[in-house]
Amino acid sequence: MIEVAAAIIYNHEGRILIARRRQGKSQAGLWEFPGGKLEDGEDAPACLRRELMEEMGIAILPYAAFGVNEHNYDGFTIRLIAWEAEYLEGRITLSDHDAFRWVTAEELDGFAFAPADIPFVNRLLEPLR
Ligand SMILES: Nc1nc2c([nH]c(=O)n2[C@H]2C[C@H](O)[C@@H](COP(=O)(O)OP(=O)(O)OP(=O)(O)O)O2)c(=O)[nH]1
Repeated sequence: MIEVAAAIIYNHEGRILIARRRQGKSQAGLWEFPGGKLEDGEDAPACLRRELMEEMGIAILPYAAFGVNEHNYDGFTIRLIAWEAEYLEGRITLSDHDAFRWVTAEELDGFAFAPADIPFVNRLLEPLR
């Protein structure tokens, strides 16, 4: 089982950061909540602070566990651990992604997400339905 942390990051306007996985990565072309694989001894918040600095050059503050979803991809299973986080500072520069957007919760509906993220997207959309 691969443990992956994903951050639902809110900016000061309440918009959420989503990013599209670039060609050459697994799930290429699909949108996700940025994050990555947990390293030894790391918890999800520590992993997310590290990954967001490495992958995008921004500082975030994870503040609340959002949920866990286990998803079986072809040949392997990931345990995706989502946390809500606050955007603190930094200008986004992409390395693992080829696009990013700050979207309202309503707008999440219009993006093709990695399958493991879909339960989280649905939970974010639920209060709006
Ligand atoms: N970071 C992140 N990864 C996700 C999400 N949803 C989802 O299915 N994944 C998958 C894609 C990858 O298989 C794995 C995370 O890998 P990663 O982002 O650390 O990328 P990596 O370079 O280490 O791995 P890879 O692309 O070579 O597989 O979890 C998500 O919301 N955020």
